Amino acid sequence: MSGRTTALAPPDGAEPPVRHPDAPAPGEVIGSHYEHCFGCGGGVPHGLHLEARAGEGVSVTAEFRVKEAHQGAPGLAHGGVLATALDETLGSLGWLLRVIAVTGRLETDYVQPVPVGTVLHLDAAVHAVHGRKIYATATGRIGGPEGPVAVRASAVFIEVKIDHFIENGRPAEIQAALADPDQVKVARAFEVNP
Ligand SMILES: CCCCCCCCCCCCCCCC(=O)SCCNC(=O)CCNC(=O)[C@H](O)C(C)(C)COP(=O)(O)OP(=O)(O)OC[C@H]1O[C@@H](n2cnc3c(N)ncnc32)[C@H](O)[C@@H]1OP(=O)(O)O
Repeated sequence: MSGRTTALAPPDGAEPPVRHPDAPAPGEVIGSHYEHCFGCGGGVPHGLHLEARAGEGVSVTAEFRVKEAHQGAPGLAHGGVLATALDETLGSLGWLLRVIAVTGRLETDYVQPVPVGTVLHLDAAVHAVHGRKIYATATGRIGGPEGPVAVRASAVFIEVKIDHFIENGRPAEIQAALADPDQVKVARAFEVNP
């Protein structure tokens, strides 16, 4: 038994993902999608500051150094923080498809405890797309990119339009984001079919 729910398995008729022609080249750093994002933003002191790089096909790699502020048990990373690292890495796959997508479902397996000070080596890939649904998995390893698996996740992301944020976000932050040319540039880069 795999332990996966059917909702995480691509349905019949799902297609392989297609890397967008304007996707960042393999090895290229994928910038933060929002300065104040807890996962990737540079403006969040206790954030994860996760920096993802484009991989081959529709895949990415990323690194996250676990800090004191990320503890759950003494000296160990909080499981929710590790889920965030997986979620953020999965979220950056949107840059390769050039779509804006949000997490619909995220299932996380915790395989080994992750001590403070550890660098978590993450990789993620999209396996299938069905309509607005994007099926992807991610893995976090310790001791190096080929080290033992500490955490892994399966996810379904759902494609949304920019209106998703404009209609649901707190007005103060939305207005500030819309007034920031760099933020608008990021949003436009994703929205290929506005
Ligand atoms: C100005 C500002 C610019 C900003 C520019 C920044 C852009 C870059 C931002 C990137 C950010 C990334 C950051 C990290 C990733 C997060 O952490 S994202 C944050 C966490 N996620 C959320 O907040 C999402 C909350 N949920 C929702 O808003 C809604 O439930 C959703 C996911 C949009 C779906 O609602 P909906 O659009 O009404 O979808 P709906 O029509 O019901 O369903 C569509 C399909 O999806 C399936 N589906 C829906 N929900 C689920 C689910 N939970 N599980 C499985 N399948 C589902 C449905 O079954 C349906 O399938 P089909 O019938 O087509 O086969």
